[in-house]
Amino acid sequence: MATPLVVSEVFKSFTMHLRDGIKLPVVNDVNFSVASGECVVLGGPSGIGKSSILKMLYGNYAVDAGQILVAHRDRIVDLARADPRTVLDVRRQTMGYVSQFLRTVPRVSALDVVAEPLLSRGASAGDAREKAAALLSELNLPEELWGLPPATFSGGEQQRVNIARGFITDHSVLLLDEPTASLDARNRAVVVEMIADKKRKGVALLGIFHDEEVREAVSDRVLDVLQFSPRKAAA
Ligand SMILES: Nc1ncnc2c1ncn2[C@@H]1O[C@H](COP(=O)(O)OP(=O)(O)OP(=O)(O)O)[C@@H](O)[C@H]1O
Repeated sequence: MATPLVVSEVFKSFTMHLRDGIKLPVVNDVNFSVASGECVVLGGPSGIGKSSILKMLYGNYAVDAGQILVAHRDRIVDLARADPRTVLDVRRQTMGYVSQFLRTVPRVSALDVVAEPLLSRGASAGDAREKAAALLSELNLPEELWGLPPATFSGGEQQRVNIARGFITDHSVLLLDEPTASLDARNRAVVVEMIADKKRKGVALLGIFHDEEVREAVSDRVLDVLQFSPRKAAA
């Protein structure tokens, strides 16, 4: 079986158009891979480029150079060069992303927000909603909220909807950007168990976790992003 995620010689800089197009390098020569059933945590100080790496992998940030190889369907796709249609297909079938904040859609209930990724993969409405309900229940979201749009939910409630939405599919690669930041201890423990379950199912996980206890509990390996920083000589 191909390694689910291989990042090779990736470079990224930001061009500051309002400052005479000055180029700010963020990460240089990023190399790592994530195996099936492994959870790799991106570590290093604030501002070193952890979120930028996740955003490049998900196709939200362009890549200056290098390769982001994902085992997708029965082939290897280089996301650094893939066309937008392929990127969307990789997101639908292969690579999930749990961001820190839920992007709410007006008038769509929490249950349907969570069920949507399964529907877009061809599941029936009944099955998708049943699985969504099971996840929201596991994450202790009060049942009276399931039928409401999450826009007015608390930070922790929105984060749990977001986690349920990210975990509902059987994507083989899962990117996690601080999924437990707004959660209490009880729900942090639920998410730790959900991550362990994904690992048992052979999912390759890559995440940012500032909470040390969570990081200890989920990580097989911490990758220090400082090693890819153009500022490391000065750090
Ligand atoms: N869209 C952008 N435009 C310009 N600069 C950016 C952009 N996104 C990130 N940066 C810069 O890139 C650097 C790395 O930011 P990033 O958010 O990846 O760091 P991080 O390691 O995730 O930090 P933290 O732990 O504080 O969340 C920072 O100096 C940041 O200001």
